[in-house]
Amino acid sequence: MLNNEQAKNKLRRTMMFVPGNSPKMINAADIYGADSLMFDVEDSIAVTEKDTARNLVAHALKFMKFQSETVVRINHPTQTPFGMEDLKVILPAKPNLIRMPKIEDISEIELVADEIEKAEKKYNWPEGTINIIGAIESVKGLYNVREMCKHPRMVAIALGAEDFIANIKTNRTKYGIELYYCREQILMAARDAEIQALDTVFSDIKDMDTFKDEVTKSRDMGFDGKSCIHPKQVSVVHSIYTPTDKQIAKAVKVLDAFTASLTDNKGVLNVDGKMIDKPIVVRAQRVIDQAVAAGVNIEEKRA
Ligand SMILES: CC(=O)SCCNC(=O)CCNC(=O)[C@H](O)C(C)(C)COP(=O)(O)OP(=O)(O)OC[C@H]1O[C@@H](n2cnc3c(N)ncnc32)[C@H](O)[C@@H]1OP(=O)(O)O
Ligand SMILES: O=C([O-])CC(=O)C(=O)O
Ligand SMILES: [Mg+2]
Repeated sequence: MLNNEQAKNKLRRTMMFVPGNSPKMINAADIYGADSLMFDVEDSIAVTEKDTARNLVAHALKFMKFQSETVVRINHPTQTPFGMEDLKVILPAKPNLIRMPKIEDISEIELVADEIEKAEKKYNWPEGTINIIGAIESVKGLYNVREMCKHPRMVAIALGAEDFIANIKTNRTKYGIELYYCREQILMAARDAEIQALDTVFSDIKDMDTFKDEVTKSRDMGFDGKSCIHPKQVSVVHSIYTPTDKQIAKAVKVLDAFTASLTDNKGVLNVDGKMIDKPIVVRAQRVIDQAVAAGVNIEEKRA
């Protein structure tokens, strides 16, 4: 179990959606190695299947052991008649995170956080056992994103692009211009609140080239990971999010030079003809942190 601070820093390169009414997909989901599994009882589930899905997901959480972090995407707690019932059934099964779709106002987060707090008290779980990841899927949500990210239960914020694009009355393009402002705003709000930012799903599972391009762009923008809908997307995201040997070797060199310079009280260094100062050192450390989190043995790369 992670406390809230650890939960904000957990590796979340991939969060794979798993439809909550599919015993077959739920059973197999853990073998694909996603950092987080997101069992969905929201938009992939028909209204007539909501009861079945939430009970199936709760049962799986109680009786199966998952290596991946467990997340449940509930229905909206006030805009639908299902969200509060989802919490009633899902919280006792102790997922790591509740994914709140279509968040628009801090009061929605407070409502769900209160239910989580009640469950933690009822079952004598430590505070911070269950945390929240919200998804921005409308302009109203985007305009309130900064405040919502700062709620203490929030450990990550995601973009839900399909709904967002419907809300701004346009279409999804390969080059992503329609999402540029929204992605930037979400990312800045996440960084300001010191929580993680996850990019949205890419729905065309056949078009792996555009998928790779989109993942590379969102990584370069600064996102911490990507929501996925299919197992074959998971390994692609992991490899794009794992620093290359060359990047690791460079980061090690920078950090070693920096450590050596501390004894000389030097602020600025020269490594291979390039100026190295504090921000470069911070970025080198992030490369190493990402590599270590992804399971890379840094000592082997140094040798
Ligand atoms: C806009 C939004 O809200 S997006 C979020 C909601 N959407 C979802 O949750 C959809 C999640 N994804 C899926 O349901 C599926 O991937 C689909 C329906 C898109 C495609 O499914 P399939 O046609 O079965 O794909 P495919 O045949 O390539 O699957 C290969 C294997 O991976 C499994 N698989 C596919 N997707 C998933 C998944 N998301 N989770 C677990 N297993 C999966 C299949 O069961 C199949 O297993 P098998 O080889 O043992 O039979
Ligand atoms: O959160 C996601 O990436 C999927 C989703 O609901 C959307 O795009 O509307
Ligand atoms: Mg959506």
